[in-house]
Amino acid sequence: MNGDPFSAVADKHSEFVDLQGLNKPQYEAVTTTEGPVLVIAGAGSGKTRTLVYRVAHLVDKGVAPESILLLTFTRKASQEMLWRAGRLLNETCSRVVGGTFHGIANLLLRRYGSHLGFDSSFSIIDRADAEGIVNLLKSSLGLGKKEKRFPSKRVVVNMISGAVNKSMNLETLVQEQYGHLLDHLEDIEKLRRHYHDFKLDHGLMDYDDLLVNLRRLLEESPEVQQTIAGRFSYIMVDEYQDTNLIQADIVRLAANESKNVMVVGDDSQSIYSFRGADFYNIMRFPKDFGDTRVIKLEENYRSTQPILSLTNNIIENAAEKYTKTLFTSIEGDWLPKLFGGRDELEEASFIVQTIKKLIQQGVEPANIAVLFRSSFHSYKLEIELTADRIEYEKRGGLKLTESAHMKDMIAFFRVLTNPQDTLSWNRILLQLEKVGPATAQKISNTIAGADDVLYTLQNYRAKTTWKEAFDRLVLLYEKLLGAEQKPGMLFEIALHYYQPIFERLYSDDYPKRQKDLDQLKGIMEGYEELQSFIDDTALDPPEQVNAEESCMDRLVLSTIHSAKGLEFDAVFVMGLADGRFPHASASYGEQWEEERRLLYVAATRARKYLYLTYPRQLMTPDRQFRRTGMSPFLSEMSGGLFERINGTGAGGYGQREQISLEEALPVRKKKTKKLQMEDFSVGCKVRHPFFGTGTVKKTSKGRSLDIYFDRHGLKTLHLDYAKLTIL
Ligand SMILES: Nc1ncnc2c1ncn2[C@@H]1O[C@H](COP(=O)(O)OP(=O)(O)OP(=O)(O)O)[C@@H](O)[C@H]1O
Repeated sequence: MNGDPFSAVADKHSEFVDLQGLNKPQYEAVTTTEGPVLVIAGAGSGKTRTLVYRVAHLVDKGVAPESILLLTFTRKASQEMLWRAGRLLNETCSRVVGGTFHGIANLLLRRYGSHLGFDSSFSIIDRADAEGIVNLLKSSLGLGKKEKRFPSKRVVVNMISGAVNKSMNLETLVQEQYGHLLDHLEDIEKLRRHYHDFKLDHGLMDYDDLLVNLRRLLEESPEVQQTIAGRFSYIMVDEYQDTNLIQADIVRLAANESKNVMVVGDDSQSIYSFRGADFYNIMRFPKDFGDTRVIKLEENYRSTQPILSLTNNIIENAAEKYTKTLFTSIEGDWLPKLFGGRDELEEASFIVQTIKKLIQQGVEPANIAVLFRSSFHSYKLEIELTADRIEYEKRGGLKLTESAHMKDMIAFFRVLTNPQDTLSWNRILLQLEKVGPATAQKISNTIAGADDVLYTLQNYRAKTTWKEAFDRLVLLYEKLLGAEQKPGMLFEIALHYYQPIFERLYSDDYPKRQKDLDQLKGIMEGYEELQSFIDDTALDPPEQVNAEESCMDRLVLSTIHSAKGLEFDAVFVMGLADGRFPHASASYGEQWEEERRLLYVAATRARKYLYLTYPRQLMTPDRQFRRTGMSPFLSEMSGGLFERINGTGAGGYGQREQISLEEALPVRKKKTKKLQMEDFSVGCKVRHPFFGTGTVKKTSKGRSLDIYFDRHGLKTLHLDYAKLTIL
């Protein structure tokens, strides 16, 4: 051994986990188990692999799996990492505690929340519920009745939540971001207070409360703080660049016993500041924890060099970043392509035709992704794909539980776990014929003060017009309470009651909605316990996919946010037009920079082929066409990093312009002999990577050729540099 820590790989620190598959900094991050560690990881540099190995290595070293906490951005991410760690070592890794900040906060608050005066049966409300409550309070307080410009429920919730997540006071937030609504500040403050009290009175917590209350618990109850900090002696946090200040405080407080905390992040991939994420958390970490070991992962294992050169160039122009230089040893000479179509239709046709060719060339559909900024940007593309019978899976759209009929159904289960959840009672009561909002509210209020909700309902004096329906509901509640059944069985009981109501309420399209109920049934059957089902659907709702249609081998259409952490052989980033990306409302500065990082995240998903596309014409909201250019992020890229392909200018790409399409495709590598002057003659057809097809007009005694290109005119090119192909 030569004193090089990396040579210790040969010593096999781990008994069973083979650490040879790690590079030097990855190895250092895996084996530096004691003390604070900050891993600055570039895109595709093996963050996930490092976390997986670290979990397995810790367990292998003898650390109790239950004392390891792995915090990830989605629940699925931690499940996958623990599964992979299990494959490296053994299934004991599944006992590691993994989940999102919100998920872990939920578990800890149910367990220790009584120290703050919370009942363990609180319900978690989602965004739509929060807006519903604000709306209710707005009208009961008589706010915004005469005043047309009073902010909508959506904007009020944005303000309340924004102030919490950005750790700002409401007044500053309104001043800075909603200056035009400053006149309403007093009423907004009032609404916030009432919203806060309403949640407390009804045993409700929104997403922000979960984090805020966990931090309070750790700060205000030294006993609980010690228990939690003592329980988790090794903490790891993924995607640290997307945490907010409250989450950073939680990490600090939970890790302050052992200080064995590793956070992993890439400041260049921070794309959630609109939700309060603060990428300075990464910069601050070494200050929060003294003696932090900073490790940089800079070798990219995902993309070819031309793709990496382009993505490095995108982020080079960022205003602020941790300096890291990504490199790769994956060779390749296929340059990323930039396509500008006449309009969205031509952009979509180009993508569809190229996808078809890629599939013909053997790229698996599931290894191709089309990424966009907002879900509706893929609308034209979806029509084109359907016309061409190309199946796809769309991600990042509506969540399954966001639709009204699903909320209806879930409400039955929510009142079982929290009988005081009047929001759900209100929803259930409004399903009854002849029961209007005032009656529903009156009954809900009675329930809110009741010790025994079933008894209160059984003795409620219903009006004859709705008594029969009400009695049926009370009977259902009694049945569900007495069932003591697994979630799957509870679903059957509730559906039996709800089906006729469902068919009446959604008489227009209930057959289409029915498949969601079937999907819900499948999901509930997978749970042993109702509370976990309720928490998971509130915290990490599944996406709306057709169960029987969902399969693994489809082309992926996804918002960029939902493609975080994934990789594909071929990636199309579409809609890169000025005014669309960055978004027209993005102001110069922070928002602009976040949009740049969003493009960076999208482009770094590509392994071998990257296509950046944009329409040169966009439809405005008033259905006018507006000419536009490419995104400023593209126009500021250095030349030579991509090849440009232009559309036909006539719409319907592909039928007319086969040649550009060929240029767009990866060329199967053939061993070609170096071309000599003798191979060319006047009239010979050639192709140039940038100028397209042309005809040789003159050959010289030296090594230069005069070629007339269909789209670029006469050029004199040197044979050694021109990369010509004879057609
Ligand atoms: N040491 C290594 N040797 C070989 N392949 C590696 C190594 N480290 C990572 N990889 C591979 O590189 C790819 C990217 O790794 P991973 O997904 O862990 O990156 P990441 O840092 O999480 O990426 P991103 O932040 O961009 O989502 C994966 O296919 C992974 O298997």
